[in-house]
Amino acid sequence: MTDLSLFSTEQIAALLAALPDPAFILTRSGRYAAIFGGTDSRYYHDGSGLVGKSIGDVLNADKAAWFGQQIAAALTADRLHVVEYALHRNDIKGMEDGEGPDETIWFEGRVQALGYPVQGEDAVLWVASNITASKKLETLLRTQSETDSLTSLANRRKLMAALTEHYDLYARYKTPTSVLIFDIDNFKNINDVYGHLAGDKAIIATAEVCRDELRITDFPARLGGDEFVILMPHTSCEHALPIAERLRQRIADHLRALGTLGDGATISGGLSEMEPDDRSYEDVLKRADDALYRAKHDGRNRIVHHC
Ligand SMILES: Nc1nc2c(ncn2[C@@H]2O[C@H](COP(=O)(O)OP(=O)(O)OP(=O)(O)O)[C@@H](O)[C@H]2O)c(=O)[nH]1
Repeated sequence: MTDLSLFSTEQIAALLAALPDPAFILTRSGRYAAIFGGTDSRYYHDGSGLVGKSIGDVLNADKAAWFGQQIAAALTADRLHVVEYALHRNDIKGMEDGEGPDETIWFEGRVQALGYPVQGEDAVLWVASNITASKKLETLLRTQSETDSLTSLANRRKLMAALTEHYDLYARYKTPTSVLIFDIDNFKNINDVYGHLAGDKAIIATAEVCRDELRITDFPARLGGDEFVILMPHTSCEHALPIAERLRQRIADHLRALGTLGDGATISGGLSEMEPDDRSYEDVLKRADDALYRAKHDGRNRIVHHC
């Protein structure tokens, strides 16, 4: 333990004032009893004007209520209470009309109950650290890890997560959910004859048609290579079939219109829907894949369904 008698009161006050992150003393009722530090001007404005105000004077009702809950939680926790939160100018009273930064600022709050009353109330020490940069990086990395770089569609990893989620919804609510798997016919040949770049363009064009043609609730993903999967929530196989057929025609039209693939190219697809006996999404994916195999076997440029 540091021997505080080594420092004068003025030195301790100066030391607290020099803390890079702001440290708020907040009472149970949400009053800013004191503020120390916050000298890192890259991240913080001078907060001294807050002293004596209440959270409800500064923040809009929802956000103020959330802060009140966190103070209460820290006071009962009996240990450090750590929270992450975002502040946007819409959260701050009087800043709604274009004032303040556009971007959301993220903070980590480390909230510790004080063992003594402040101005007659229980109180906490709330240290706020600006974590916006790491939050942005985290979001970017997550997006990259879930996105196919060539088409910007969801990648296999994201698709599997979506299939798991929708299988769970199906298992609970029995909402019809269809899965289409398709690939471009003779794609290897396209690469060999027209070049890898033309092949890439065909994959990108196929993804664009998926984005344009499907409902916002449908979930197109690139499984890998020239293979795509469309997850169609709230859609029975019967209703998914005309959608799949339309997609097949539009993709063929688009690939022909590219003009870089000779006569263009077609797709083959297999369609199925989740069934009561399925044990996981893998069962419906397997049926759709088997149907795709039959579509190839039967001559390509068609959708085969297992409805
Ligand atoms: N241009 C390009 N080609 C790729 C990419 N990923 C995989 N491929 C190629 O896509 C081809 C996939 O061929 P397959 O799906 O096995 O077979 P196919 O020729 O389409 O034949 P069918 O599916 O039976 O009609 C392979 O030659 C891969 O090398 C990519 O990102 N870009």
